[in-house]
Amino acid sequence: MNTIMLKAYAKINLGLDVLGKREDGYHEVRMIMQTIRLYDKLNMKKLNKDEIIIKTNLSYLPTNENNLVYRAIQMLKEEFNIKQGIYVELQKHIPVAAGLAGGSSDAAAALTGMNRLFQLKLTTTDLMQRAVKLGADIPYCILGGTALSEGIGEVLTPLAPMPKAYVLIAKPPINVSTKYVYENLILDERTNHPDIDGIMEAINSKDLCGVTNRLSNVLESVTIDKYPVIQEIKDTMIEFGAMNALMSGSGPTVFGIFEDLNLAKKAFYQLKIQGKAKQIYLTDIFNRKRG
Ligand SMILES: C[C@@](CO)(OP(=O)(O)O)[C@H](O)COP(=O)(O)OP(=O)(O)OC[C@H]1O[C@@H](n2ccc(N)nc2=O)[C@H](O)[C@@H]1O
Ligand SMILES: Nc1ncnc2c1ncn2[C@@H]1O[C@H](COP(=O)(O)OP(=O)(O)O)[C@@H](O)[C@H]1O
Repeated sequence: MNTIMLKAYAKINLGLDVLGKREDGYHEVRMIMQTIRLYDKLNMKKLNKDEIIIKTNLSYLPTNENNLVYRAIQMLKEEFNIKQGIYVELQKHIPVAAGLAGGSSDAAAALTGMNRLFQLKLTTTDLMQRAVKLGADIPYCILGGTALSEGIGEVLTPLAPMPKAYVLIAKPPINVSTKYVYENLILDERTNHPDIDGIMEAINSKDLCGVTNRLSNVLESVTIDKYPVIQEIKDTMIEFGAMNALMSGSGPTVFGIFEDLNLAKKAFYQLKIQGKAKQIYLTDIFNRKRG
């Protein structure tokens, strides 16, 4: 069987609201998700021997069951009693533990890849139902594009495509655990909840300014409080021409939205010189076709 190649795209959260905590410890969210043109690549092929082998360009990434790709493959192997093995070459480009859902997107790609390699005939909905068992953001990563994400992240409503824009990504060299951020979030009458409905209306009317004016993430209160460098990177992006900038997910990556490519390039070089972010990418909104 030939090797199949899959792209696993990163996401940003244009809006991230948390409504409350559930009994199982997870939080009810209301988020606007958006795919960006920054991706990992997975090459997958069948093996005769019953084993899962993962090779990756990042020496510090686990290649055993601690890798979400391994867990995704294992889950479908067990359910469908697949006795053949799988070899995966994982080329990481998305910063790790960044708030960009890199691992989640790799897992989503691995589920899709297994479906194709073994002709499991699972629909997108079937894949999404299985994906949530591995992580709250993985169903969205299967869907992609612009979407409203509710529940713990698994209740998804596709939206009209977000207007085109350049996206500057900057990750400071700090590690933030998603679990820590959710656990330390305080929701009270002072919480500044994002205008998620307003973002949806702006997306529907193709009003880029209406979206960028409303960028907001309640998790910033936890992560920026602990790591003020995130606010400093946001400020630099805005000073150098971003329409607005926000922390993605639980952080620590900051994204800035630009209409003008030259301004985005200037901000990119300024961040390089400043040295507060170590991983910096200039990319754009990516609206893949659904179907
Ligand atoms: C914050 C967000 C925003 O898109 O993204 P990232 O920062 O991870 O990219 C997501 O909600 C992250 O989703 P994901 O990273 O898939 O979460 P999981 O692996 O399922 O859970 C990690 C931990 O986060 C907490 N968690 C996650 C999702 C959720 N709705 N409520 C939670 O409380 C739980 O404590 C859980 O143990
Ligand atoms: N394929 C993978 N790519 C990246 N990280 C992975 C992967 N599989 C498991 N992980 C683990 O998951 C953690 C969070 O990874 P990641 O998905 O990149 O974070 P985030 O959701 O915050 O963007 C990392 O600490 C990493 O060790």
